[in-house]
Amino acid sequence: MTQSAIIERLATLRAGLNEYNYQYYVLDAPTVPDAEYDRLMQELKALESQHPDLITPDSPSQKVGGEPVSAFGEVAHEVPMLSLDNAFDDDEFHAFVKRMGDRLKRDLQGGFCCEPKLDGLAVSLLYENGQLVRGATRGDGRTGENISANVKTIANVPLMLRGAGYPARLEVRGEVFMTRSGFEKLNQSQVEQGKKVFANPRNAAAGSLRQLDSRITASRPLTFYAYSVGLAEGGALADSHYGRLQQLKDWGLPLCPEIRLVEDAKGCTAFYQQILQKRDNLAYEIDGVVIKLNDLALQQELGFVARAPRWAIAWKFPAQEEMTELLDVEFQVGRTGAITPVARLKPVFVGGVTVSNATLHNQDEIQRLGIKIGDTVIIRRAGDVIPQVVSVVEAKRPEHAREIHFPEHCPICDSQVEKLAAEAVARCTGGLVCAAQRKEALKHFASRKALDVDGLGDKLIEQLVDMDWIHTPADLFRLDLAKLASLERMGEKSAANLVNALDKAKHTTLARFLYALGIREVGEATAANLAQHFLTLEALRQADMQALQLVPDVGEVVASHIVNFFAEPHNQQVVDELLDVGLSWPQIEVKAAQELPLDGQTYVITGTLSSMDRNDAKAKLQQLGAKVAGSVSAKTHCLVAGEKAGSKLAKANELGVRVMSEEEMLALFSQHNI
Ligand SMILES: NC(=O)c1ccc[n+]([C@@H]2O[C@H](COP(=O)([O-])OP(=O)(O)OC[C@H]3O[C@@H](n4cnc5c(N)ncnc54)[C@H](O)[C@@H]3O)[C@@H](O)[C@H]2O)c1
Ligand SMILES: [Zn+2]
Repeated sequence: MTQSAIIERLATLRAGLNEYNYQYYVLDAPTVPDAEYDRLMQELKALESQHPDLITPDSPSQKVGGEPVSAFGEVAHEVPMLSLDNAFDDDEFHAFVKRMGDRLKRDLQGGFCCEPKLDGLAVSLLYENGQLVRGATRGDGRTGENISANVKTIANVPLMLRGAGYPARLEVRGEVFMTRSGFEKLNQSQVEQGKKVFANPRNAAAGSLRQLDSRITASRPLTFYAYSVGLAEGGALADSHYGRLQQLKDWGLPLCPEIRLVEDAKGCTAFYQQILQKRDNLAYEIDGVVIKLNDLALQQELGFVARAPRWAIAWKFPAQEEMTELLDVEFQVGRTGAITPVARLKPVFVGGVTVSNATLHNQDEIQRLGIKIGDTVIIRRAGDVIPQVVSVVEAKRPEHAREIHFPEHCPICDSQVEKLAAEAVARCTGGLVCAAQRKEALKHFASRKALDVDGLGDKLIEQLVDMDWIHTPADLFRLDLAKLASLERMGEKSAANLVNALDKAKHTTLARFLYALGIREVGEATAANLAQHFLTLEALRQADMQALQLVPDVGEVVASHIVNFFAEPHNQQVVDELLDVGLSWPQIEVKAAQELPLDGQTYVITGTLSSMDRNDAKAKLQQLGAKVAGSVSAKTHCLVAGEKAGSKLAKANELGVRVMSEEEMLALFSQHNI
């Protein structure tokens, strides 16, 4: 590179990093993944180390954080709050250990304190005589923002220290972060309120803590873990980092429970591996581990470089977020017809694997992301979770970026795609004919509450579909005995049994038939109601939204599923074919006039009724279908006993006949509005 090319590259890197710092530290809304930032920073540092004469004091490589926002009020840090140097692999970690040994020219005694690198933001808490008097952000390391009112709302930040022996002035440093579950809940409620969602828990924590209205901070799920002492006056502290952390704990400050003291570099490596294993199961996000030389005298001897101590290092984990290009979007049809947009990506190494696909979930998600084909996108892959598209780097949108069009027809079977306003998912309506849904649709079709085909189990259905013998349910009834018998693990006898079972299953009921079709949200009970209401398949097929909603339990959503189903030509064809192959059912008899509640029961009335005379009571009981008799016998169902009831009551008791008071009888009448 020529000198002028180097100067130009340095300027570009610095301008880029400064912009990213501003987005990250001031706006709490980064637009590129940390991995991209780290790459640019490494490139800057490498160039600067080759050309030390070109280092400027305002280079991002020499600075900590971003400018504090003045609206909060300033806090001058008496002891600067610095950053940490990074190691990205084993070699870099061992180089760090060696550097310390070389500089000290002796053994590193006292061990290492190993801590998870919490992904939140650094906070300083000042305690005077045990009382929390001030909270501040790191800011640019020298000047932070005064966020006292906000830190006081964090549930696990003690307002008073416990116990005794703490220094009169004690500045505790630590990380404020948001748990994954807290983050998800917050984002969900942001979506519900139509507010912007946060890209990750780190931004959510920073955005929540740096609120001018502390009531908002109070409503956010923030947690604090202490990780060091900044300043201590008027009281002695332990002479090791780990020892001091234990003191903080005794005084009521929360520590990350994973912190360990280890003897040597090997112990650090083991810790790194162990935490990496645990990473996805921790309640909060971490982006590495921090290794600190434990002995404070050695720490002091080592001191600091421009922006970080020499005695600590952030040993970063492989990135879980990366940047790549969206090449195309394909639409996959699931087993239940749900249509999922899948991002085809320029392959990128993230979360330990090369990723070339990511889910886009649904149409709403595409809209929320504002994503276009050709965009540069941030991909996240954590643990075994399917890679997700987190956001779009809008600044990198090319001119040729294309809108994503959600298909109106199923890419597999060309049936209409249905999307209900109340649901995020779009679905193919071709249930019975859609190859993507065929196996599930057929399993449902043959199941016990549907056509109940004996011997046609899930395994066999899968086999038949895989052989490409069955395209629609009607094909089941066209299966030929010889062909079936030739199937693996089948044999003549079972083949014959299956053909018989299929034959038998042709004689069904309209309700079972409707249920078997697998229309969305038409369960057994709805199918029965539809059959009872429309009596014939023809009538149901003709029914419009309004007519359908007259059926008990059928609302607008179910009605539209039914209308869409029968409007689909593929489905019409399947239904016709099923009738052609001989599916039939007995005509439904119109149910006799409604049964009366006391049909077939014999009542007897005795004693004096206070609210009506006996004849009226008798008429009302008859109105409900009861027979009213004059004497109690074993056949009596119930005796209504008024005041001064005598022998009839005794007889009823003797025979174990149910006795009803006048009040109970009145309740029965009012229950039936008579
Ligand atoms: N995406 C972006 O645009 C963008 C912009 C700026 C910075 N960043 C990210 O931030 C990093 C630089 O930020 P930084 O200067 O805060 O450095 P850092 O995050 O690499 O390390 C220092 C910070 O680590 C935190 N930390 C967590 N656990 C700790 C522990 N146990 N002990 C001590 N500190 C602990 C503290 O907040 C401390 O300030 C970059 O490497 C990058 O990943 C990203
Ligand atoms: Zn389909």
